[in-house]
Amino acid sequence: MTRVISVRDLWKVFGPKAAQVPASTDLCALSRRELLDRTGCTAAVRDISFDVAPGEVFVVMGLSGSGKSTLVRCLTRLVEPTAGEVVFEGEDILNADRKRLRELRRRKFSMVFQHFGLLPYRRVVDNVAYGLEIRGAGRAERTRRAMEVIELVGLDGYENSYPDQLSGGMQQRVGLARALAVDPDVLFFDEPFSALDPLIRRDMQNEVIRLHHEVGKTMVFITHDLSEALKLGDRILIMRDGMTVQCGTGADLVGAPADDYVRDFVRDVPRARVLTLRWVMRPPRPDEPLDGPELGPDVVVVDAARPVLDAGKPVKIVEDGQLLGVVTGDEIFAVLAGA
Ligand SMILES: Nc1ncnc2c1ncn2[C@@H]1O[C@H](COP(=O)(O)OP(=O)(O)OP(=O)(O)O)[C@@H](O)[C@H]1O
Repeated sequence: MTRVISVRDLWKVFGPKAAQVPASTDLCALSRRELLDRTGCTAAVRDISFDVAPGEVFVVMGLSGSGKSTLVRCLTRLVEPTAGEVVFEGEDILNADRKRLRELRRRKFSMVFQHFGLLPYRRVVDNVAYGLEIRGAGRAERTRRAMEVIELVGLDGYENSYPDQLSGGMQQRVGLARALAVDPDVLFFDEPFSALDPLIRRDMQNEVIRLHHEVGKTMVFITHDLSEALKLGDRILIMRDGMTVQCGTGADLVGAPADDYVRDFVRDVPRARVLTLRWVMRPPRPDEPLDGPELGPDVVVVDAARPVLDAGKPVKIVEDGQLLGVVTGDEIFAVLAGA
């Protein structure tokens, strides 16, 4: 798999003599609570590994305190990792010196935070152009590019407003535009929409999906909200107590939860909207006709319901010319009925 980001055995420990924790098998074996009691250290990120593919939306999900922000901040070294490896486009960024790190942050990474971090005394256009200004772009070039992304996020007409004249959702659009203006390789989002009203939040989620289709950027997105994770994420990493509980697609999490913690998380998910035919197909029976229509294994069950029910015979699930299994109305109904 090609990767934009590769994380290996990453640790972040806060506290005295933090470095001794990942190095000691005894200390590694302790729970977070025991470790805190014995050493005064908090292991916010414990031995995490994953890869992010180009153009992927990779979501990090977990309850408050599970280590999401710390993990994602380690990726850009806003938080200094205690041990492990973070490789960005082939470069181990834990070895980057200050100058290189500054360059990476200016040119390759952008962050969108929950608290928009806008400069109150600057107009929208100047907030959006801020990253370009830091890079040394001339005024005409910055304004041209800022106007381009202001239009992209649907804020045209507001370029001369000040942040406090805008609603929360609009301010977050400015945050998005500012992040996009520098044309980064990766966009990091740290719970960007959790302070917004539910309806505005839904708009903003759709906005991210639309922007992702338009600009195709790699995105790493933190949330504690499963429905947001399922809506946006190509893959989701679920954290608990600093560790990975499971990492996979929404269908993986719903179809085969790794443990009771994940099972509990996904309990109320509308399965038919998340599960794909890969999860519901079965081997054909010897007497079944195999001249029915074909569907791919990654079609979501709700989208497959109509064609499968209309077919009146088993639908073949085919990938790369190979028959993987069949699906009939029975399998579809079982999922729709919440089985
Ligand atoms: N600078 C720090 N010093 C000491 N402990 C810290 C520091 N930053 C975070 N922690 C601890 O690390 C753990 C993980 O925190 P983190 O903020 O990464 O979790 P989170 O999942 O992002 O939570 P939230 O959703 O509430 O932001 C928590 O126990 C937190 O108290």
